[in-house]
Amino acid sequence: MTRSATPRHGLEVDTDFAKFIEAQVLPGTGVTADAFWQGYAGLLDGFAAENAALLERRAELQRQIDAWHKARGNQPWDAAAYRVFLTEIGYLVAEPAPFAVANGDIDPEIATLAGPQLVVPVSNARFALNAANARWGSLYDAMYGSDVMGPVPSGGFDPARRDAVVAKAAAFLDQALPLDGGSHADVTAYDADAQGLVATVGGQAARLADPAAFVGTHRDGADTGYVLRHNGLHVELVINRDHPIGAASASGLRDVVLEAALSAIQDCEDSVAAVDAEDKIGVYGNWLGLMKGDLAETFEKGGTSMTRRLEGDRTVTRPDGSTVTLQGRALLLVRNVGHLMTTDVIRKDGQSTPEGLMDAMVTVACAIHDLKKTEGPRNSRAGAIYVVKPKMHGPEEAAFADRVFAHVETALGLTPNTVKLGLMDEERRTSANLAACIHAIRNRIFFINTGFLDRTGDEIHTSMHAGAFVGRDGMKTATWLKAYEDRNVLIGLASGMRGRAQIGKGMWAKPDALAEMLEVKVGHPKSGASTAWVPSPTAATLHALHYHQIDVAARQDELQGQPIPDLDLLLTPALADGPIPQDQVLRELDNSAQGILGYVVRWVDQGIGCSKVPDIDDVQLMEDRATCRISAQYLANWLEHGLITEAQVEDALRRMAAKVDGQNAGDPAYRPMAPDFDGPAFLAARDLVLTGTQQPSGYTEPALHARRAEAKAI
Ligand SMILES: CC(=O)SCCNC(=O)CCNC(=O)[C@H](O)C(C)(C)COP(=O)(O)OP(=O)(O)OC[C@H]1O[C@@H](n2cnc3c(N)ncnc32)[C@H](O)[C@@H]1OP(=O)(O)O
Ligand SMILES: O=CC(=O)O
Ligand SMILES: [Mg+2]
Repeated sequence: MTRSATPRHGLEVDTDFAKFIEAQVLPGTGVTADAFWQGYAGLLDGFAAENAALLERRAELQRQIDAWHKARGNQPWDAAAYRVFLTEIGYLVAEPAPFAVANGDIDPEIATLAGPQLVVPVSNARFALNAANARWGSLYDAMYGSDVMGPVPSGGFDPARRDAVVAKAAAFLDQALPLDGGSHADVTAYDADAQGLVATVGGQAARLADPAAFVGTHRDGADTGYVLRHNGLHVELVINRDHPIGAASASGLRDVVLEAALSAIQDCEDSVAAVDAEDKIGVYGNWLGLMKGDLAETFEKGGTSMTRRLEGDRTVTRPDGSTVTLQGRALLLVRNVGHLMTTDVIRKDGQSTPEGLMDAMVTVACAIHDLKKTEGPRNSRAGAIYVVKPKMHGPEEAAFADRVFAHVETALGLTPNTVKLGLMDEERRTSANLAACIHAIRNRIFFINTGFLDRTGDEIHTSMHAGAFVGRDGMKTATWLKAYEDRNVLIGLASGMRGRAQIGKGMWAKPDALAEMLEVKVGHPKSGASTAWVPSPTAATLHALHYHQIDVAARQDELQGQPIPDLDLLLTPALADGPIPQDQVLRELDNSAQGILGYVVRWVDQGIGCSKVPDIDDVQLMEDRATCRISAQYLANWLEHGLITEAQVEDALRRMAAKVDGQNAGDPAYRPMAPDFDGPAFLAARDLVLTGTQQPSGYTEPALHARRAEAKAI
């Protein structure tokens, strides 16, 4: 469908989009429509050509790397020669002289506190609101409703499970906030006096071993909450003897509520499918509602209609009668798209224009509503706008982003460096030049982070012609991966990020396997990370426990100054050192094919950008564009090196398409891929694998966008 366009300052703007900007985004920001479009036109004049040149630079470097590997054939790996080569072509740049980031005013959730970071597709208002409200989470609900206490119950209420939850929560309290006598499990009453918390244990008064951990009392209806603090995070003991859980507890404790998602990334990138003006208005509209504070969503749950809105702040009364306000919402960050894609929403001279520039201008304009608030809860009390910038390749692209946002600030009348940037360390050229990347945005950087799925996709694509990569398990223990993780933390600390910015870790991609998460994700704070990504509010509540176990600031002090692992380790591709057994190859082929199809079919046919897709062992995995990139790049690499054939790929895709159809049989909106295998979803999956070596950096966006546009036109 051809959409109508409206002229604005030499631009052709989708008419609905122009209306959205002028009627919804700008009123209240102090920015006139004229200033906005003029600023936008200036942004394109100043940066669109450079954006294209940076993409061509990526392609040129990749061509040189491909040629180098092809010329060397099967010679043994030569780290020294490779490093010289990468330096000669400009892939590796000189390290900056020692420096410290100087990022201005940053909210404590980013600068000094350590805790979970929730990510959510902002296109889904119900989830987006839930993420914002996930600052506080019920520990009882998170444990009772997840697999942490064993298989998730399907029947009615289970008192034995409740008792187990209560006991586990008490054990947590004994660890993080112990009493000076007895256990929280034996408390028969909680109260507060001028000295703080008083617990009655065995008829005796007990106090917190650290009396300063008591913050105050929070009253909410029939609930009385005693708010405590440990490692910077709040914990509320909620007392209500009339509540069924409180009534069954000797102390009346009906819940332990944890401060959980300190921050939440509202994602316009890999977890959404947004390919045209209609989609982008949806994405920006929700972000706008979050920044204005008035986003609401009405939906059916459990047979009843409910309306979800943003939570308010919490007022806590201290023992001396004064009050303190605690944030009711996660600090919201917005992830823009990267530099790759262009969009038809705004055209110039008949050509599409960089989507990243549009995201920059629009998401920042929306956030001005938050900066201008004079009453009610505010997102950033530091007066900052937090933009997460993904998929940047090396310091020149980071420097480009810095200048783009400087232009946006000028165009929108903002003070320089109001916009803070989160640098995702998820492309190899960024990892290899990390200090220089941080240096390029040192005046506005608010995080670096690792653990990213995209990083593995880029690892495979960059060294596509070096040889066949090891299988998935081998990749988890690869030399480059450990070097990537360790170097990131140490380079971040060496750049003065402690106390000023986050050093983060990646996503827990098994949303239903939270018992396992509880076991292993403590490794993130242990490694010195002040935050790590979680896929849901429940996961955020459970991951918060880890920040009570580990004092991240102390851990960072221990790590500061430790030697940074050598760059050669990071640059060593994880190539198979011999033939991979055929049964493993075929199993991984099926697994990847199933993951790609299960994700892509919902993306292309239904516009769902993040899905839970069962793997071949029926473990539900979070799939987004980054996991899809890995699977496609794996198959492309094995195809390239003859481990699998095109016929085997086609066969696997067809068999797995039928399986995925079966898995989605209960969804009335679902369009089966079998038996014709000629719909846009199936074709997108095939494109991703068969053209995987030619896709820019192995990205999935070009194929997905093209096929989604086709599907929308059906
Ligand atoms: C590589 C990367 O780029 S990682 C970053 C991108 N990935 C993400 O952002 C993951 C975000 N997570 C999600 O989208 C979802 O959790 C999925 C797709 C993984 C699973 O979704 P579902 O199967 O619908 O989840 P499930 O049925 O277990 O839970 C749904 C409930 O949890 C809530 N929920 C689930 N995930 C989130 C989330 N990320 N934020 C807020 N709420 C969430 C929903 O609001 C819903 O609760 P409600 O009924 O009260 O509204
Ligand atoms: O963006 C996140 C990733 O894992 O990639
Ligand atoms: Mg990514």
